Amino acid sequence: MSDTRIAFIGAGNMAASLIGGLRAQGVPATAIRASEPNADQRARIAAEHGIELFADNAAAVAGADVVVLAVKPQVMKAVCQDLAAHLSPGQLIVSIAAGIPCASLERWLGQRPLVRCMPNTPALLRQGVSGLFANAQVSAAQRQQAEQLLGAVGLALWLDEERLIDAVTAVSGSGPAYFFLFMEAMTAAGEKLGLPRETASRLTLQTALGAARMACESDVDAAELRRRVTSPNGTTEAAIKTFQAGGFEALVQQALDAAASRSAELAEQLGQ
Ligand SMILES: NC(=O)C1=CN([C@@H]2O[C@H](COP(=O)(O)OP(=O)(O)OC[C@H]3O[C@@H](n4cnc5c(N)ncnc54)[C@H](OP(=O)(O)O)[C@@H]3O)[C@@H](O)[C@H]2O)C=CC1
Ligand SMILES: O=C(O)[C@@H]1CCC=N1
Repeated sequence: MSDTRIAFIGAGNMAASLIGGLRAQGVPATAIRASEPNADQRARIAAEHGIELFADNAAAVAGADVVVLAVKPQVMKAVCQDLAAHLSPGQLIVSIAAGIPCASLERWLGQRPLVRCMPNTPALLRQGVSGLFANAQVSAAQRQQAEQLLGAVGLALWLDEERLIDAVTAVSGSGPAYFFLFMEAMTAAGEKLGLPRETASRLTLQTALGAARMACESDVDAAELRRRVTSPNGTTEAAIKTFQAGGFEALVQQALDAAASRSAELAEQLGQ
């Protein structure tokens, strides 16, 4: 990975997480560059990660092996159409945009090796997870390059069907926000029960970390771990019954359906 030259187009939240994760994994600053229209953001990313930033997308991609498209879906068409003439045939294009299908990217950029993927922000701590889909132009070596790029910042899982990216977006792309929302709600509830805010927050965050680690590291599944906390007629049972009476599982399904539908809708709205 350290000799692969990577150019990010757009240096916002998700690109910063990926760049931070790559740097933490030992990828040299000289192997990463990025373009970004906002001068303050350019200065911030340069100071944080030591990489070179450009105001001009064409300057950023010159000489790169992998070009990561990390702009909002709403500007992707214009960015691609401007960039197409500045790309070389051997470059691997990796798009992280929600909703934008390979067919649209191919229309805007021309036929090229293209990986569409959906990472998530814990990439910053090298604890991310991504779903990846490759078009037919991607060589075995480029597949490996993409896997190394996303694998450097977490788990990288290949998908056989592009349509599954909508589901990945709903589960893990947006997923960190669901857990943050739950943490916010638990902290607020703890405070209402009389705990100082700082104590409620620390109890919540350490519990989230401990539970996530147990779920990842244990040889039994989450349902069994939950049963082990839930004493018959005890306090956990009282809470879980309250969640379920409020339709918790159905609500989670509805929320993820909404995220997946929004991903498909973005393709309809912005993919032409
Ligand atoms: N945030 C997340 O958790 C995840 C995001 N994604 C995807 O990543 C992409 C980026 O999202 P996110 O990082 O959240 O968004 P941000 O808005 O934080 O980042 C996008 C960056 O692109 C810059 N930009 C705007 N126009 C251009 C241009 N013409 N050329 C180059 N850069 C430009 C923006 O600058 P300015 O602010 O000045 O407009 C901004 O800094 C999206 O497509 C999103 O779907 C995927 C997975 C997770
Ligand atoms: O909310 C979004 O649209 C992006 C994609 C996944 C996470 N953030």
